[in-house]
Amino acid sequence: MSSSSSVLVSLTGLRKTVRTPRGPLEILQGVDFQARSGQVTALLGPNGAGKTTTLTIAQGLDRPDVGSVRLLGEDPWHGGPALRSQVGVMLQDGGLPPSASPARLLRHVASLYRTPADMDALTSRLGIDEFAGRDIRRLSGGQKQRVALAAALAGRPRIVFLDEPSAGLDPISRQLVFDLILELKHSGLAVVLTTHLLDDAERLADHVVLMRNGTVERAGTVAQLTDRSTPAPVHFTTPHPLDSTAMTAFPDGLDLVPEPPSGGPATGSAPPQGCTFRIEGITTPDDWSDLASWWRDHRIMPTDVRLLHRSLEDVFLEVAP
Ligand SMILES: Nc1ncnc2c1ncn2[C@@H]1O[C@H](COP(=O)(O)OP(=O)(O)OP(=O)(O)O)[C@@H](O)[C@H]1O
Repeated sequence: MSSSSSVLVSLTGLRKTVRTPRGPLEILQGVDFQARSGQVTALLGPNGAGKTTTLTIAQGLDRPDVGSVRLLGEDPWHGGPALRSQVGVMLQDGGLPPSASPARLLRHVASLYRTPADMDALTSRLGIDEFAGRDIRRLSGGQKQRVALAAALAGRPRIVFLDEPSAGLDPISRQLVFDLILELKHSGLAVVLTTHLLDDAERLADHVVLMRNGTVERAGTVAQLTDRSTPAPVHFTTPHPLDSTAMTAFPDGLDLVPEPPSGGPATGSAPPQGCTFRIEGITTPDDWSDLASWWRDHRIMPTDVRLLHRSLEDVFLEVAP
């Protein structure tokens, strides 16, 4: 965290109840949430957790029944143009007019601001130029996403709210959007995003807020949430089975456990071909040195070595119902 970062969004004790045909439903049950300048804050949680409601209140489009809402130090419900012009919003469905072209729409949005962003640079950066003259209704989902992102940035906001910014993007467009988000953060913006893609949160977020059933279940950095500060088990793969001499000479104090051939490491990626082993008990540099000596002494050349930290997905699945 940059020492100069400051809290630009602060929600405290938010409660919200809505009427449903089955009676009142408390959809926020005491949510605390902060987003700071120069950071990406990711709001995660299963469907219906209350993420959109929280962001809608943070943006001043709705009010909590109870709780305090501060956006750039003001209550956004009463905020005027001076506050709104400092806040960029990209909605989940884009909210774009279907019969306008991206070029016309973005020119119009930029004209609403006294000192708009350099829209030519932004559209070229996001690869919008190639479809800038086409009607928005004819654009693909990923193309609309990029137009919506450009529109959210047109007023050079200090805070930008992005609801699922990488939804529907192909890998190249996703990288363009990620690079831009990181650049925005480095230039001091507070970026607040929701995503269902935990990989996105792992790659982008400085701070993660994990919601469920209208409450914040966990909050912290990705490293904090996944216990990165504690030693993790090690997996390694060899092209050939280990001989019994090597197995019996395995360093004292460490446990070597063969993994079943079909069982890949719990990282979500495909397991490498070969024989895979799990080692428990590596907690010091000396343990690593013993392991490396054992590899050397028995002419074992691993083709894959991994530290098996918990992923954000593991944490999400613990929290999700
Ligand atoms: N006006 C409303 N009337 C009734 N129920 C509502 C209303 N607004 C929200 N809800 C319910 O409140 C819960 C939280 O909704 P919200 O859209 O904030 O969740 P979310 O975490 O953004 O979900 P998703 O990941 O699916 O977008 C959901 O169960 C939703 O159906």
